[in-house]
Amino acid sequence: MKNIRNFCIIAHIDHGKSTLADRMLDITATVTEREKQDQLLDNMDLERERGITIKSHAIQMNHNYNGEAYKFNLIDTPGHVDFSYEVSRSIAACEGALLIVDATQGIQAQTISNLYLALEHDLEIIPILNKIDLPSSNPEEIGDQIIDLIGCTREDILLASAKTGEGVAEILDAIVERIPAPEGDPEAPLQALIFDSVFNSYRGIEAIFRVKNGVIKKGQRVKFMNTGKEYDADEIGTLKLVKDPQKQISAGDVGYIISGIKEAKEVKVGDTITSKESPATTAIAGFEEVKPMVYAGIYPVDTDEFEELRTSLEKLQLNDASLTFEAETSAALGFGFRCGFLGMLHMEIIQERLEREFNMTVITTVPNVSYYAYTKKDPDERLIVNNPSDYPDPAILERIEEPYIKAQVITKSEFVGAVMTLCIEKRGEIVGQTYLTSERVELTFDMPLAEIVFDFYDRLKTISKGYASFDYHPVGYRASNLVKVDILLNAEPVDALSALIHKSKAEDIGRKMCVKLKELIPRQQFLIAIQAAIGAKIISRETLSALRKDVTAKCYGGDISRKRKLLEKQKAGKKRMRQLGNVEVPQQAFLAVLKLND
Ligand SMILES: Nc1nc2c(ncn2[C@@H]2O[C@H](COP(=O)(O)OP(=O)(O)OP(=O)(O)O)[C@@H](O)[C@H]2O)c(=O)[nH]1
Repeated sequence: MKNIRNFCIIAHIDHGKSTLADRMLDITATVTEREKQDQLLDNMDLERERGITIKSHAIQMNHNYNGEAYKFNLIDTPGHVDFSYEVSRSIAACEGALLIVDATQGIQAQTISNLYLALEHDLEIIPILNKIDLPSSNPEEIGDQIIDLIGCTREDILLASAKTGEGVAEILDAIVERIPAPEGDPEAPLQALIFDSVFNSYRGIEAIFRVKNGVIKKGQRVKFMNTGKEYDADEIGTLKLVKDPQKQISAGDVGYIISGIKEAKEVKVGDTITSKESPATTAIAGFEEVKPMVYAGIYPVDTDEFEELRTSLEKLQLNDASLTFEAETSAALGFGFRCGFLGMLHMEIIQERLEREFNMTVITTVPNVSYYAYTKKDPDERLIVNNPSDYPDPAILERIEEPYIKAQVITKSEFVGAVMTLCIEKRGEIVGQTYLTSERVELTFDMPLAEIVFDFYDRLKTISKGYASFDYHPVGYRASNLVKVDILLNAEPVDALSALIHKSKAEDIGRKMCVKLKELIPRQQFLIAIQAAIGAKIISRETLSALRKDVTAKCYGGDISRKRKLLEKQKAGKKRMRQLGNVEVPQQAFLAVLKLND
């Protein structure tokens, strides 16, 4: 065990994490020149697998230090806030972290949030200034930022270029010297922490784990402590460039297990594997069920494809346990599913995968967060509202609570005013302001999560001219004053366009929604009234005038093929439209509320 080192790389996006990992694999000869060649030329699948192995899970490499052989397990962490629970589990599987900071950019929001996670788990931090080959790099000043942030000395900071390979050998040596060897008792009952899982369509789910105590053996009967399920360890092994099957994996090491598990739901990140024979008494660390943060309806454009959509979602769930869905009906859109996502990025990924991998054309409704409602009838009973249409009648509503986050923005001092104005407009409350240097400021806010869902990123980017980084984590629920804003088309309420909005903004947003919808809904052969209402009260109205549109009108004469082409084109244009009552509504309209300020 004394020659094992388990570590992760933490960095803000684009600071060079993947490039450094690749360079380390080259230098430790984990990937030989030939393998690289082979992969590129003959085996695209393997290449893809390599990409996945290295980028999102764990990979083992060997390194010689002073004549001794060391085994390194590089554990990758997903970078995005949507997946922060998974990041914290991956971090829990390590003893050390390489903190990479781009020497041209300096410390950014995710540098800090991931660093805090690493420090919470008592990891040894090795600070690295990357991209020193670039003429614009400024190791002196950025070095000062790091010293201030983690309280290290200048000598502790390694300088490197992941691109040229300069300084990477020193990083490998520092891993041996500074990161402690894992501790654990190989004789104790088995406890292995699952920190990731991969879906393999032939072999089922592969769970990736770190053994804390004991030994896991091939063929052994194992038990997953939180789900309570038992399996046979059909295959275990370490993760090199390809999977490397082993007879056993001992305390301190990282590996994978394949045991015929079919669904991602059964393998939960954070669960503990133990042996059936002599089980451990306790699981490792606290286990947390990951909860969706954002909900949206997903409907097939073609109503006949409902079952197909269900099958596609089921398949997606096989390898993404954090996706949840249940059937729902909308008066406007028919049969579809209310899906739960970890965040907006996760939602975009799922939508994209449905379209690309399953060839589904879907309509996504306005995303919303999950609210808690309490009614007068039983003020102690908590109702979970994942869809504005489940919002209880205000007459019986006692109170409603919404999820809050702690948001962290790092920006240049010249943009502090603008960022504060934006956050306050988003119902944020400033709780901290720290100057990292004379020019860079870290601002922290308490803010409703719902406000992040509604065009926050884009506005932050615009007002800071791109010089702001942002991160957040949930801090629980708080009481709020929300109302339901409904949209009516030709006096028919469209449930899929309803949104829960803070009372102070409801009228303004209702008005803007009507204007936006007027822009987005194509004119049709009759007049369309677009109205916003709160309860029975109409707060705004726009009118879309009638138009007679005959696409073939231009084609006088008998050119039937041209006519057909135009009609085909019109049909394709219709694809993502929905007939609501007698009005045709395009997909963008369902997300209009997200783009009110464009
Ligand atoms: N000049 C220079 N460019 C680098 C260096 N390291 C990384 N880059 C470049 O910086 C960009 C981002 O690098 P990545 O390794 O993809 O960064 P990452 O942190 O893994 O980014 P994500 O995977 O998007 O989180 C790429 O275009 C790299 O080629 C370096 O040392 N010098």
